[in-house]
Amino acid sequence: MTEPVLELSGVTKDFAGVRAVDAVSCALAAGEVTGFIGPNGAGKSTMINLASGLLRPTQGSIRLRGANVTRTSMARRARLGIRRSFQHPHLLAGATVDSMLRLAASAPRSGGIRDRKAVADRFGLGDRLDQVVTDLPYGHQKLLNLAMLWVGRAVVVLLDEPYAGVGPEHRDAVTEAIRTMAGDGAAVALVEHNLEIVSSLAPTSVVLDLGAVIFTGATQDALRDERVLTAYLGSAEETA
Ligand SMILES: Nc1ncnc2c1ncn2[C@@H]1O[C@H](COP(=O)(O)OP(=O)(O)OP(=O)(O)O)[C@@H](O)[C@H]1O
Repeated sequence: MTEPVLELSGVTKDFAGVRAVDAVSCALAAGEVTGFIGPNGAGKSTMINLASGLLRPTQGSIRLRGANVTRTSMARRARLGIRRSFQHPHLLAGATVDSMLRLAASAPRSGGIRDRKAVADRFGLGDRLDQVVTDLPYGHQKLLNLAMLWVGRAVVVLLDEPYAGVGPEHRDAVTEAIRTMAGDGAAVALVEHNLEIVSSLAPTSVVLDLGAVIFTGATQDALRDERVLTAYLGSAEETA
């Protein structure tokens, strides 16, 4: 891996009696998509919440290009270029695509902003700038969510199930958007249940089970790893 941009070291998160994330260490590199996979309840969303600053870890540290951001707020991390999407897009009712992009570009960012029209064109929204966001098909709302991350020049992009709820007609555009972000140098974390999608986008993956990392390495190898198969299916032998 090239020099990591974002590094989690021994990160643990406890919620009253539940260890959602258990001593996770992993790294994201510039220009690469890293898959985060694992069965339901494995800790993937909590990991994104910790990396983005929505939650603070119980233990462990998070570094952005070597600087400790473990206790840094989500707003400050966003200014530093750590941007995230949620499973459901956070859009303002009544706003247009262009006004949402303007809003996303207006917050102070260390890396400056991209041209809104150019971003909209790259994310399949070029002819929808004046459309009210709540009138958009859900797939376009998710694409707008990604475009809003990108217009502010994200350094790290944390994507929590960007394909969830997206119909087949918009899936290729989501894939293209993710490739664009990594191709332009972002370190991308992709939480996704569809393993075919993960293996097409992410050369390496981190597999979580019950909050702990059970595999880190080539995504193709993860799909053949006995511990991973057991975590998903209960018994590796069933898949033989
Ligand atoms: N705010 C919370 N309070 C208590 N427990 C929580 C909280 N958030 C998550 N958990 C628990 O932490 C564990 C990990 O949850 P998380 O949502 O991170 O998993 P996930 O891998 O994203 O699951 P899914 O694929 O179903 O979205 C689960 O047992 C969940 O119930």
